[in-house]
Amino acid sequence: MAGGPGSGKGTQCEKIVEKYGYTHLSSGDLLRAEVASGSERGKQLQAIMQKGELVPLDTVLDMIKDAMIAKADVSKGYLIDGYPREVKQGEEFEKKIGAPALLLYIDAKAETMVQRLMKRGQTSGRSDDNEETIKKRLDLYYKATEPVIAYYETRGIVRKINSELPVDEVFAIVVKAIDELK
Ligand SMILES: Nc1nc2c(ncn2[C@@H]2O[C@H](COP(=O)(O)OP(=O)(O)OP(=O)(O)O)[C@@H](O)[C@H]2O)c(=O)[nH]1
Ligand SMILES: Nc1ccn([C@H]2C[C@H](O)[C@@H](COP(=O)(O)OP(=O)(O)O)O2)c(=O)n1
Ligand SMILES: [Mg+2]
Repeated sequence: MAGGPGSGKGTQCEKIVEKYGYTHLSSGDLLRAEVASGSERGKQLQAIMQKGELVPLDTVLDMIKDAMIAKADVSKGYLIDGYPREVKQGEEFEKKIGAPALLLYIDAKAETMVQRLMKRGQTSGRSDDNEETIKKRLDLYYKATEPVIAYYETRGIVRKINSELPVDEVFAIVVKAIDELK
């Protein structure tokens, strides 16, 4: 699943897991867990994320891979949230893990995303939910992540979902896209 910061990826993933029982892996959450552990690597990651930049590709991919392996015997399928963030991340994923079946592209206007993140920032405790970092995350999203969508569009696996709508209406469209796969 791809989409800009604050587009509603986490919100939709939670609902997908509830309905379909897939294993949800959020690359952002995995990185935040490493930061919370207080490890040396976590400290380096924290500095990068605070600046709104992308952490090195191998770091994220290794974390996703380890998390996938840990769940391999019980998983009904994987839902990966917030990855790939740049075309190179997608290419490496395919080399080391495999090709995705579907890319859900959660799309909202920049203005909407900023508004949601500023609101979330009042309670999230996320150090990157502040005006300055949000702006950088958005810029990077348009520069690095939007090309990822074009890359997968050529394979016909992209489903673009308008997330300006209320959560349940967005979810109804998500369900349709997933059920078409079956
Ligand atoms: N109105 C409306 N609000 C939403 C919707 N989806 C999410 N939100 C709100 O927008 C904020 C961001 O949603 P998240 O699901 O955390 O977004 P995300 O894409 O995971 O964001 P990052 O983790 O920053 O990439 C939350 O406070 C949600 O309550 C939606 O479909 N409609
Ligand atoms: N594949 C990834 C995922 C997240 N990151 C970093 C950079 C992101 O701003 C932070 C937080 O990721 P998360 O997906 O939770 O949030 P944003 O979409 O950036 O709002 O982690 C990364 O470098 N590479
Ligand atoms: Mg999220």
